[in-house]
Amino acid sequence: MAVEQQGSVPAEARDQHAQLAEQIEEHRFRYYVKDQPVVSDAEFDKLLRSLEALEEAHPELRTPDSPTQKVSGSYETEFTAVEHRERMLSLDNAFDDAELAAWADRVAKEAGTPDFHLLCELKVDGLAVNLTYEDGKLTRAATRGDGRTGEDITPNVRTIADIPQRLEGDRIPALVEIRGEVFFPMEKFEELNARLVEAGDKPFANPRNAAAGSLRQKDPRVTATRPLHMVVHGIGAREGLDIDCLSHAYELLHEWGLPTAKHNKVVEGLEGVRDFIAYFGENRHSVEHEIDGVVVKLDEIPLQGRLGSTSRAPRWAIAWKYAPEEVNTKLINIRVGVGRTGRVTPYAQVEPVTVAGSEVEFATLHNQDVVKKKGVFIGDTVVIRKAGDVIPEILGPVVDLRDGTEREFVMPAECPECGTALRPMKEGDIDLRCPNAQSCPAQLRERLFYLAGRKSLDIENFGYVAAAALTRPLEPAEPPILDEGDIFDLKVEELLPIKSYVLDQDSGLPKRDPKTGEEKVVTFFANQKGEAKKNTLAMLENIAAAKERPLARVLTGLSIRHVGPVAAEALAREFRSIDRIDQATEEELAAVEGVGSTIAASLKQWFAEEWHREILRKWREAGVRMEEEASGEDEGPRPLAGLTVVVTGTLEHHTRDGAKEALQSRGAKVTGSVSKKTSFVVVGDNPGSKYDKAMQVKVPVLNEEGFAVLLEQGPDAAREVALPTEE
Ligand SMILES: NC(=O)c1ccc[n+]([C@@H]2O[C@H](COP(=O)([O-])OP(=O)(O)OC[C@H]3O[C@@H](n4cnc5c(N)ncnc54)[C@H](O)[C@@H]3O)[C@@H](O)[C@H]2O)c1
Ligand SMILES: [Zn+2]
Repeated sequence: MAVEQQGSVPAEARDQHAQLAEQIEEHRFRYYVKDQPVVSDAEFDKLLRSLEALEEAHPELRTPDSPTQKVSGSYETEFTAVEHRERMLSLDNAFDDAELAAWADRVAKEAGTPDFHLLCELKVDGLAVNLTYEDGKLTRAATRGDGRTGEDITPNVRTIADIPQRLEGDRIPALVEIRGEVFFPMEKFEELNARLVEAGDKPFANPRNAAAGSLRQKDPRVTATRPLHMVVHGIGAREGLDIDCLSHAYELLHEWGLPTAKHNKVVEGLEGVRDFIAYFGENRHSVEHEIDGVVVKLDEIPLQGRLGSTSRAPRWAIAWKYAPEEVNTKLINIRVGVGRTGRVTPYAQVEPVTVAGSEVEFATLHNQDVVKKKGVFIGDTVVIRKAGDVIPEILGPVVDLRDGTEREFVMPAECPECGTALRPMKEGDIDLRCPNAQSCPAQLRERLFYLAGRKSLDIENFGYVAAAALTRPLEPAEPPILDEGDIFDLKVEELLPIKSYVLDQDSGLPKRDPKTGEEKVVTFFANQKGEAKKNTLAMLENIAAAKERPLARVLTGLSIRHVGPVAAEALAREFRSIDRIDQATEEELAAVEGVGSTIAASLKQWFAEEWHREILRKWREAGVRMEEEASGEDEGPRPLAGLTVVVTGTLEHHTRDGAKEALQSRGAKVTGSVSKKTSFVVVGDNPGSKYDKAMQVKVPVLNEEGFAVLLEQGPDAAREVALPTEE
């Protein structure tokens, strides 16, 4: 180990510095020239920060050609090199509030006046370009390059529809350099990779690389086929243009037809900046392009000049970076899962990584076509994206890291859980399904879990692990539940001997003991003495109580395709019993608001299955509710059948639910919004906008007295006493 001497840097630090610098240069080359980086931005930033830390400790290492002092490398590329008239810089970063505050303090001090503003902009994730306009005509476009010299990409940029060839309007200067970011929209990304893979070309790892790769094409006709966009975020050299503030300059640029940002905001002080950062941290995905942070700039241009720049970045601006949503990891395997409706979907199992604050181990792949379109192979390093609450997804492979051991995914021909041959439900379907709906353990487990869930029978203590244990125990050989018909007949004695895996809900795979690495096996329902656990008894009680749930919930729990809680609610309201739904014709079903032809056909199909009827028979026998609760004269005449009524405002003699119930029991449908199809609107005090709407579309409006007439004497009498509409 080298001993530090006065004034010199230990050899070890020097070596480390050289190594890091070389790595960084290599990554920059892959990123800026090849458009195929092999590490994530976060990893790259970490390397750069290590280098900065090293230079902090040993300032002698901070030579002008260190990567920390440069915008990026200067590389020979196949494009013509062009000089920027004014340098294009990078940005300094603030990774926490203290760094942001320190920057703001320095600005306040060096501005020399309290009279300044901060301009907050979104940090667009794309690549920087410089557009030169002479007398309003676009004469040149270039990449940033090393900040002084960029690549001439004029013909390519001319293919971007957002970018005007000619500026229109007042005050057009003799010369102006416009800086901005070219980006590739996330929602078009999958399509691009699919096309590339189809043509036998390399897919891109993420949209930012796709933007750079699309723009930096030798043949501009290729660029023309890519949906590139641009957002303006700066202004460089200019002649014949006098501007006081950057925000005002943007307004002018906008008038000239340039694509300026929609979300910029000028604020007074740091609090405003913090609000802006917080707001877009929450609403990151409501913006039309990907963002990786917020850029805060001193708005006054003369003050910008006063603060000046380092060799790498302006002192009058700072970039706040949000937590990265993309990371690179290894795609270990592609497995397939079987869902509640038998749909078989591939999903990715990756080496666990933390993205946006949570650990990711699985990512969705939707279907076998998606796997192909993404161009990912098992064994690839892939870019994983986790945006907000959305399920993590794979963006694309890092093709440059392939070593030939990667293999293509082949969709299995058989169900992984029951071995039945998979097939599409109907011709032309991409999705494959396991047709063994009744007894495929995976489908049954998912259906039971759904049945016990919040949206359906809401049975506490009946979770995923219980559903798995009841349908596919390790012991005994025969599970206590063969299909959902059995759920209400469970006996505690049947449950006690059950041994099962602890299945993970995301993957359907057994959880493992972190110490031994072995699959966990538990007696889920019994304690060590072989007696029922408290939770087991509670589960049985809750199952019994679930028999009383309203009809709509019971319907939902049957897992009839397309019949979710909303459709079930509509069906229950209209038909009021399972038998009547069964007996209704497809046309009658389809005519119900909120049902429609797809659901009607699906219902008919469901009732046509013998084993489905058997479920109903068993449930009925067990005492499960098959009808809507009788409300007085339930079976009596339905004088208001066919009417649609909206109730709004506060009624004196009825609660809102009471009014609804009174209408429904007489056969009327109660809805929440007024349209031409509404038969009556009943208004109480403070009726609000629904009343106005009723007036507008000329629907008869009843006050509380009119409502009583409707209930007692029917629609014709009620129309007589309806309030006068305007005109
Ligand atoms: N993965 C890799 O191997 C690799 C290699 C090199 C660089 N990178 C990534 O590239 C970035 C570093 O590049 P950088 O030097 O351009 O720094 P930067 O991205 O942190 O900031 C500077 C750039 O931000 C852009 N920008 C976006 N919106 C802006 C706005 N509203 N105002 C001003 N500028 C805006 C400009 O193009 C500007 O050049 C980092 O995110 C880094 O992780 C990754
Ligand atoms: Zn199956």
